[in-house]
Amino acid sequence: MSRHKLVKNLDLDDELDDYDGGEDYDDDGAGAGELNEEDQEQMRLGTIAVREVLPAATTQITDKEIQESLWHYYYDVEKTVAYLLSKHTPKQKVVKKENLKGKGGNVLGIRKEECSDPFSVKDFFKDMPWLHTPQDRQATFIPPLYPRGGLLGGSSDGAPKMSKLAALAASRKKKAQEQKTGGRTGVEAPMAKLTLESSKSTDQKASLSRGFPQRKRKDSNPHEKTPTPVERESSKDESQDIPMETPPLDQAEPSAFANIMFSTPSKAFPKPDSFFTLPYNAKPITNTDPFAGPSPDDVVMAAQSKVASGKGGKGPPKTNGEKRADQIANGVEAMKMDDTPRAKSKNLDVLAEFDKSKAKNAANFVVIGHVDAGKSTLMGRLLYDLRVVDQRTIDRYKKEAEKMGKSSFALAWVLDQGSEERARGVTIDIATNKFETDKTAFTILDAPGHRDFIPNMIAGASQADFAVLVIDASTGSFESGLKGQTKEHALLVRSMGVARIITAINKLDTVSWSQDRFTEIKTQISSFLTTAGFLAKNLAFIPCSGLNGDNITRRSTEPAASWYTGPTLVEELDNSEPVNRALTKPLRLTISDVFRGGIQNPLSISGRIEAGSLQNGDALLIQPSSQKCFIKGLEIDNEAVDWAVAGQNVTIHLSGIEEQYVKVGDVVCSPSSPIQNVKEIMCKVLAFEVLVPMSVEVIRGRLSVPGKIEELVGVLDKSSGAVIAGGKGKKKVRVVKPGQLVRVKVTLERGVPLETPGRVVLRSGGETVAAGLLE
Ligand SMILES: Nc1nc2c(ncn2[C@@H]2O[C@H](COP(=O)(O)OP(=O)(O)OP(=O)(O)O)[C@@H](O)[C@H]2O)c(=O)[nH]1
Repeated sequence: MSRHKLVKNLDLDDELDDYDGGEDYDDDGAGAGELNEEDQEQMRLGTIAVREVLPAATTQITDKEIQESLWHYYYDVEKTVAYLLSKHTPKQKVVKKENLKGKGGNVLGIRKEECSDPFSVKDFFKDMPWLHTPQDRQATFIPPLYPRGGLLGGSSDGAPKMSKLAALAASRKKKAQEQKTGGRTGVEAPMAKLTLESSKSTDQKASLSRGFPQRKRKDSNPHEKTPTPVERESSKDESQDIPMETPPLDQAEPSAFANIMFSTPSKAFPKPDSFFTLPYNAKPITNTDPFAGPSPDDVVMAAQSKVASGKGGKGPPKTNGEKRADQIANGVEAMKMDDTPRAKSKNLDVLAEFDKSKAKNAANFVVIGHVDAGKSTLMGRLLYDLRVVDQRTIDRYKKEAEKMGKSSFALAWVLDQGSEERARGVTIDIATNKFETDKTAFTILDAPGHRDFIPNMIAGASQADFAVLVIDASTGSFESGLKGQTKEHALLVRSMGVARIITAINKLDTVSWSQDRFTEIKTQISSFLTTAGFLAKNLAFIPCSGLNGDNITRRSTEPAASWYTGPTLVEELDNSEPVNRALTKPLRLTISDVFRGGIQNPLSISGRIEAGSLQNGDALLIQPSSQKCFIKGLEIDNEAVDWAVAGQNVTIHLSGIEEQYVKVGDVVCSPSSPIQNVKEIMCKVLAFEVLVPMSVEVIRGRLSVPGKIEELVGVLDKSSGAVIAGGKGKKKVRVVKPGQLVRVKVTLERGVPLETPGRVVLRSGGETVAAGLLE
């Protein structure tokens, strides 16, 4: 196989095994040691062809060098010769064009012995007509008599040609001005007359002379000294030499607009307020410098930044304008925090209350699997059989689904509520539903199976205690699902910390409840899951049919299914061990929804408390905006409560914060133990795809931020976690194979709230490339 075919049929795994970050051919003859027969033959013929073309004077070129060049240029004789000539030819010779193409000559058609520099642009274009204009026909450049210019693109250094009349007028005007201003010329004098505030500093005057008003920008250096009123006073004398006189007759008065813009008190020109008052302005316009203080934008920005930082560090002495901004900022802050009534805190001992409540074990599970495996139907059936959804609703869904020609989706509609989801027959976003058994209050997180919606699936998985993996047992579907999202989902949930997985081998009605099919699927899936890091004791397999309700809440009555005597899906769910709650850890809740515009509660959020507890009246901090707010009210399952603890899904009504500071994916914490915003993370991830330093999207629950894998710090042993490649003082890891465990350094485009032991997923180009733990 030729080298080119080799590239096409590259076996990535083998290549990666051999990869050492260096060159891909060895020292003795351009990889000759690795050449197959075809390549060897090409190399032999190429060497002969090159030798034929090379002139006799180039005997110093060795076969090895020729072969290296041939290898480099993929056996292109022309390029090889061109390269060798350029390398070995003395520079002073004349170049002559000759078509050597076809004979394996230089691509430029230049013969070796005459070539001074085969790639010299000068030589190459030497015989071109435009460089060979005879001396007698060559033009002489005569510069224009007057500088070009004028309205259409005149340069700043030359004035446009004036008519005689204009020149006369200009010279008269100049004379008159020189008399009045004691010799000032150009634009300075008229501008000086417009600058009636004579107390400007020299710099300010310079600025005004260019026609730009002085305005303090918000992003200017805060330590830059702003002229204080005292300084302005002291600079007054300096500018007193500017005459404040009636403008000469040939000069226009400054307009009212100019007066306002440049605050130009003119003796001859009345103050604007003396002749008009703007209807919307109760106070007439005064003639102070409109740019002396901060602009309204600056005031608002200053107020916001002050509120955002929540502190007023000591800086350079403040100008009056800045003090005014501060006052407004204080006002804004006071308004922000005080305008909404706060719920009174009952100062409860929440953990004691939780113990007293003897609340049922609460568990969230995510339903995963390839698209159309029957996830929504299965969960719809479960909710229907447990009477969480009533018969009327199901009948309505049936009718509506029939109208759309999708009658088989009626049960799936219990979860797929969106109109697009129903029209397309696919789940798009996580659907949350609840049901209870005697022991446990469950929350179902029905994840989309379609690969386009993996980020939503990740968001669901990040809140789950365990997973239900649904597999379509029908002929061909299991196999295609395995290549599709079945494995990807399973790997994702494992890397997100889910340790227990119940596999529902679904649609067994389509294969006549074949026990062999069940066993075949069970064997394959359990071997895959154990390699993915699930312990065998945390795996369970249920043969079922979501559509017919077999082995979901009741045992199957199908005679063909009598071989199965194990638990139903709900029984298996109930077997789950109570999940340990991080009750005593600092409060952490990732916002999964934001609700705006309620009359009583204009801003509410919901999410699962990952750690800690909270109660009405508590102060909260939202990251990354670093905004403080208060809990105005709490709800669990649409019922008002006084407190909530880790593991519970809660709705929080907020006060004292504007909605722009609260977004899905933000983290709610306590101001006393805040989560930090970080711009760089180190994480231990399992590679799903080939990893190199590359751009990635970092996802944690609903939080998503662009970033870059800066460094593949080291490859780790999967069982011991020991570094097996890379690391300090060792050769850098440049590429990581799928399936390898690797420590990576990732930089983020902006600061986001991430901390250990959080779990992250890295995606690139719509694919999940890695997932793992923050370190
Ligand atoms: N025969 C049979 N068909 C089923 C069964 N469960 C689901 N289906 C059908 O499979 C199709 C897909 O079902 P869904 O529940 O929408 O599948 P899904 O996995 O939720 O799909 P996504 O959420 O879009 O990934 C529908 O037509 C269902 O009626 C089953 O047990 N037996």
